[in-house]
Amino acid sequence: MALKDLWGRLATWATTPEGEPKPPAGEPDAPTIPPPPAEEPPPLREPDAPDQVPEPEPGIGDPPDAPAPMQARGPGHLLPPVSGIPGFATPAPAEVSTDGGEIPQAFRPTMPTLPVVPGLSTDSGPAPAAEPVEEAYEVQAAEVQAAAPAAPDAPPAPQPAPAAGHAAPQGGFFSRLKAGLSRSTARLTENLTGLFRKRRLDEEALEELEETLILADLGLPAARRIVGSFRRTRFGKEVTDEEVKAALADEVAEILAPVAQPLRPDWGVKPYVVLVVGVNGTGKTTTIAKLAQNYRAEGRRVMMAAGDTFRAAAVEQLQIWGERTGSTVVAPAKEGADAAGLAHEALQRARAEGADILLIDTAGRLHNKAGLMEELRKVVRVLRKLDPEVPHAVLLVLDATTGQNAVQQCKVFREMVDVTGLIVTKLDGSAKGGVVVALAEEFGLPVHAVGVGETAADLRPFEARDYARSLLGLS
Ligand SMILES: Nc1nc2c(ncn2[C@@H]2O[C@H](COP(=O)(O)OP(=O)(O)OP(=O)(O)O)[C@@H](O)[C@H]2O)c(=O)[nH]1
Repeated sequence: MALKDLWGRLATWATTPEGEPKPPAGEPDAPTIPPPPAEEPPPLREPDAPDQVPEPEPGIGDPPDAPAPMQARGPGHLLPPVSGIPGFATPAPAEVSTDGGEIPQAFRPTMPTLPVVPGLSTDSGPAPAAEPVEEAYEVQAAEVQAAAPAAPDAPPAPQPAPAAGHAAPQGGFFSRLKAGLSRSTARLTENLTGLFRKRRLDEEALEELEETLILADLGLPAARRIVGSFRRTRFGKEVTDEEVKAALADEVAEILAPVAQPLRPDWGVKPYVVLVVGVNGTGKTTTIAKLAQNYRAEGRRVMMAAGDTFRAAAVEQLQIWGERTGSTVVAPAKEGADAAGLAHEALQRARAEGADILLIDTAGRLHNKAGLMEELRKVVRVLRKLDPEVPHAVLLVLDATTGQNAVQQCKVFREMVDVTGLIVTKLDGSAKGGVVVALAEEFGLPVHAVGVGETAADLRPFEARDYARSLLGLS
């Protein structure tokens, strides 16, 4: 196994949330963004020159009548995900409390220098200094270090570009979803199988069913609703585990159906402005990159704003994604720059350059809830000085591996900003996929998409029935 792969796995193992075993072996070694079609319209701007006001490029602002294919960039474009780099590895879940005011953050190891990536400028300078240590951060770091094998500090080996053609993960989305949810499925169905081997559905069985659903992260309200429905329709009947699974899948699909609403930007609005929020490490930046890739593949002109100005690596990460997807990135001039000012500049540029969509990244890590709330509200306030209608969408990115904590995060972020929809990431390998049902039942917010991996193809519109059947291990 290549050193970098070993690294990626160690880092993932080290930061896997409590109760989550190692990810299954056999996952792709270097998942990649799928290969772009042969040609691509020029990027709106070079990503590394955000401060200059560009001359409008020919064709900018033209409606994308026919989808403009992505530019062939050679193997350098088919880069392994940034997450393969230690330091970008999946962080531990961030606990959010609604009462304490503090927003403890996910653990991130000291930022490494970025590896040499063929085909890209890698002049990223020295590794940024470690982020300031807060108490919660220290605790998490200590826990992770105790649990993990020693992680060397050496920068990762240069990553070879994957061979052309090695891009899209194998199998359809449904099979990837099903495979990704296999641990959630196991958690839910193992108990069911024990419970309902030809058994009368009495009060005791219903209680055990409720417990099983709660343990599978569906949350108390959804568990009660489902059990209530079972009581009404099947009480006293003999049922098998297969019947229970099928009936459960229907109940779950019924809860999920109203929230399964794909993100449908209004392309008549230019630019359609999307603010992306969430605790650090949930996958905001990666999700923005995936959205960018998908919209670019549709021929849209995409601009991204690197609003996580406190984390130099996040800005760098977005710049790399900008290169990969052929999208413009508006980056802060210096670390810690005012995020609202950056968002303002990005919206002005997006208008001037005829972008179809502006995706604004935000920091998830600030000293406390009040600080984060102030920053997010300021971003919105400043954007609205330019256009009272923006942002058109506020997406909250939640990490499924955090289970019920994602529900807490949703509560907290809804107090801060007007969240219009959710994206749930890292459903691959999480045993807590049931949390999507809890989110649907408790908030009724649209779930626009789910992420089951690190490639653009791994972010897909959320389908209620597919999800419910995958969760129950049914085809
Ligand atoms: N397995 C898996 N990993 C994902 C998914 N989405 C994101 N990730 C990984 O999660 C890690 C964190 O993602 P980021 O996009 O950096 O998270 P973030 O929320 O932007 O973090 P901050 O910039 O610190 O606020 C990266 O290693 C991503 O590759 C997913 O659906 N599945």
